[in-house]
Amino acid sequence: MDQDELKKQVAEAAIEYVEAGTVIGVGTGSTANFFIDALAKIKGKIDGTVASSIASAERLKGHGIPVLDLNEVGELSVYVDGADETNEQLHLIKGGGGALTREKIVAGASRKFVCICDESKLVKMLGAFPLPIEVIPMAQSFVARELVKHGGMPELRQGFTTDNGNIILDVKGMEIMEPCTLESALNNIPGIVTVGIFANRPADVLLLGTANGVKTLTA
Ligand SMILES: O=C[C@H](O)[C@H](O)[C@H](O)COP(=O)(O)O
Repeated sequence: MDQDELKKQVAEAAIEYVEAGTVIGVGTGSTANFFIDALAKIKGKIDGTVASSIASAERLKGHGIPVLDLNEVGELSVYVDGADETNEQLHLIKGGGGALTREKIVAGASRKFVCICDESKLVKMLGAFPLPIEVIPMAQSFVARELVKHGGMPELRQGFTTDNGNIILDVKGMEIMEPCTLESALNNIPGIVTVGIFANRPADVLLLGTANGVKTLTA
C-alpha cells in the first residue's frame, strides 16, 4: 500500500466517529481531504461542518456539504484532522499546510479529536518535522531571536500567508522532550499567534493507517 492508500484507509475509518444529527469539525491537508471525500457519501446524516481552512471549506462546499461559521454553532461533536507527527501520547505537530491556528480553535471547540495519520507520522519524540509557528508579521525578527534562545533554527516559509494574514516560521532543531511545557512557553512569546504543538489539548483517538490495517490508539 502506498502512503495515499494508507491515508484513504484511515480517513474512511474516521467516518465511524461521525455522530448523526450533529455539526462536526473538519481539518486540513491531504489526509483530511480523503476524509471530506468520504464524508460526502454520508452528508445527509450530519447537520453541517466547521472547516479549519478556506481550502477545506471550498472542498466541502464542492461536495454540497454545508459549512457553518463557528460563531453560529455550539460545541462540535468531533473534530477529524491529520497531523505531521504524533507520539504515542497523541501529542501532535501540526501546521505543515499552515492551517494550525484555525485547527487549534476547531479542535478546542470539539468534544472529541480524532487524528488520522499514516504510520510514517508516528515518532518516539516530536521535532524531526520542522515546527510550524504562526507569527504576526511585524514580530518576525523578534520572535525568531526568541526561538533561537529555545534552541531552534527558525526559517520563514517563503511566499506563504496564512488564512489569517500572518506568516509561518518553520523551526528546525527542536528536540521536543516535554511537549506540554514547550507549547505553553512558546505561546507566551509576544507575536506568536499559534504554536504547531498540540499537546495541552492532544488528540483523543489516533487512527493510524498501517500495511496491516487501521490501528486505534487512545490518549
Ligand atoms: O496545516 C496543516 C495541517 O496541520 C495538516 O493536518 C498536516 O499538515 C498534515 O497534513 P497531511 O495530511 O497532508 O499530511
